[in-house]
Amino acid sequence: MRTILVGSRKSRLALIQSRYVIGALSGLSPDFDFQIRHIVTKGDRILHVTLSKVGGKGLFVKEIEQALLDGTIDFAVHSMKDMPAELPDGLEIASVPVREDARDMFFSRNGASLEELPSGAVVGTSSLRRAAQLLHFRPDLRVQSVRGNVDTRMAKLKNGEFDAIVLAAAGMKRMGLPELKTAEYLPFGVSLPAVGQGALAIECRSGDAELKALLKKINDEETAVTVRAERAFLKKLNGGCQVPIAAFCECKGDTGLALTGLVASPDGATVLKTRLEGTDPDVLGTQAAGELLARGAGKILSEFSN
Ligand SMILES: NCc1[nH]cc(CCC(=O)O)c1CC(=O)O
Repeated sequence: MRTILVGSRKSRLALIQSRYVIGALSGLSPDFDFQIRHIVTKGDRILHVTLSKVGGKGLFVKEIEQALLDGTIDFAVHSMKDMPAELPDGLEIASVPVREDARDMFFSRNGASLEELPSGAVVGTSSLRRAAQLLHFRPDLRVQSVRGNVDTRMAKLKNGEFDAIVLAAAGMKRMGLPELKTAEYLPFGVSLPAVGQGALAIECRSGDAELKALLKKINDEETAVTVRAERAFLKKLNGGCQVPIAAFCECKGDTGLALTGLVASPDGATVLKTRLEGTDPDVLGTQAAGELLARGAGKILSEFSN
């Protein structure tokens, strides 16, 4: 019997995601049991600063990756969209479970849809990607940054600090929040999600063959290949989670992939968008990014290089 140590942030969503993976693995082999080890990341510690201003990629993963390299934990479950495009030597994403809903969701205090929201209404989001797309669709709205976990943000919506907020549907669904019932799912044409949104990344040491064989059993090939294309797009644009970059890839037929990618200026005035089809995820993501770079995406993104 081997005890597998699972590193997890302490937030409600992180623990739900870690427990979900442990639950999926538990029935698969009698040779392993699992224990969660809590890890505090930089992103958890600096809650008062707008994320895009904190700087540095992988705010929610660095300390966890160090624990993996040190051997104090064996694997960790991340939100895929928090993962930087490149991993440290010696670590890999060994498994990508089936994707949850990738869409963004719009929650307003009085039930108004994004289209119905009155001019000048204040929408809370700390994501440059969401801010840019919201302002592109509704230039008459005001966007203000909001930090804190999902519960904190909901409280700020209810007490009137904001007229509306935007959150990932995946997080809301995993947490089973009642507010889901009245919220509006934003279509990809209005809010294209972050790279990897709704997917999980299970990261472990490349050398741990025994554990990798177990983790592979809950890998979902369709999620893995589509997220791979999105991450190739991100890598070519040299971006992390905190940049106005969005992408979503879907499978078409048996071997086909279709990727929509976007780079926007934070004020929403400029939105560069492309849709390409292909078969190789790395080539497709790189090609889509190359097209946007040729159309001027580099200039927009150079303001966020960190
Ligand atoms: N940036 C924080 C973060 N990382 C993952 C999720 C939600 C779950 C997911 O997208 O997989 C969230 C919250 C949000 O964007 O609303």
